[in-house]
Amino acid sequence: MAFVRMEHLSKTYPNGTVALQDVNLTIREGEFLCFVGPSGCGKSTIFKLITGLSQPSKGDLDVFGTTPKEARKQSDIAFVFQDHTLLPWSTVEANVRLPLELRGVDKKTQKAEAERVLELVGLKDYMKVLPRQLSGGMKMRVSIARALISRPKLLLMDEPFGALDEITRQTLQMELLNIWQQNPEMTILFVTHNVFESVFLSTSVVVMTPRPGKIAATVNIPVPYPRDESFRTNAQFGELVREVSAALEH
Ligand SMILES: Nc1ncnc2c1ncn2[C@@H]1O[C@H](COP(=O)(O)OP(=O)(O)OP(=O)(O)O)[C@@H](O)[C@H]1O
Repeated sequence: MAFVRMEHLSKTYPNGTVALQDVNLTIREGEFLCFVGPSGCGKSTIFKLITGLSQPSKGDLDVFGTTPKEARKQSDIAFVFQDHTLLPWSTVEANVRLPLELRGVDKKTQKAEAERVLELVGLKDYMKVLPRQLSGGMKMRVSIARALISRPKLLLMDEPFGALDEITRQTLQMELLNIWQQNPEMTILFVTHNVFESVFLSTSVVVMTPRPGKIAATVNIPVPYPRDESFRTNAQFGELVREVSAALEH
């Protein structure tokens, strides 16, 4: 069954900007899809449509076989943005527990789940610390933990590592793949401007055209997981990066 299905999906904003035009895409459960494309090609608009925050102008969109609004009510969708959006006055633990607290989950479960996800991102020893005491990479790990606490079926990541230095970025890519391996049923949609990142992470790269955004190509990355650092330097990686880059140029 399609997990997310887009058919002839178009979005024109009220000011006349055509952000997406005739997008057709079927996403299956357990995929890790990366979207790459030039600035303004509609990548964030796709996320807004999937979460029901914006309505399509034309075409069909189903999420988990229902409407985006219904799917969001099931709280099976979580987000991670480039800006980690942590509450500065709350501890790491309180930030991570927030989605469960808002849902009225009991305190004992909140704590146990916070420990589980902070362990996953390697920050169990930082539960009582405030965000300002953390590095950029650590803040991003907290943000990922907060998204994972709801055990989402679908994780939407909008340029999550865009503001990090290259070494931290590569470390977090590896960590994200490890987390996904432990939750293989989770589907991840990941927006990035970085072709190398898209090839390293994904099962397929969706290449978008400049505005109005359309799908220029979908490049399958037929490399089994677990992937390790040696993948970044092998010949197949280079070929796949060239293929994605060539699709971006058209
Ligand atoms: N609410 C809005 N009203 C009018 N135009 C909008 C609105 N939101 C986005 N746009 C325009 O629609 C186009 C697509 O925007 P979107 O944010 O989806 O692109 P993007 O690919 O995510 O960009 P970036 O890579 O810079 O984050 C852009 O030209 C943008 O200016």
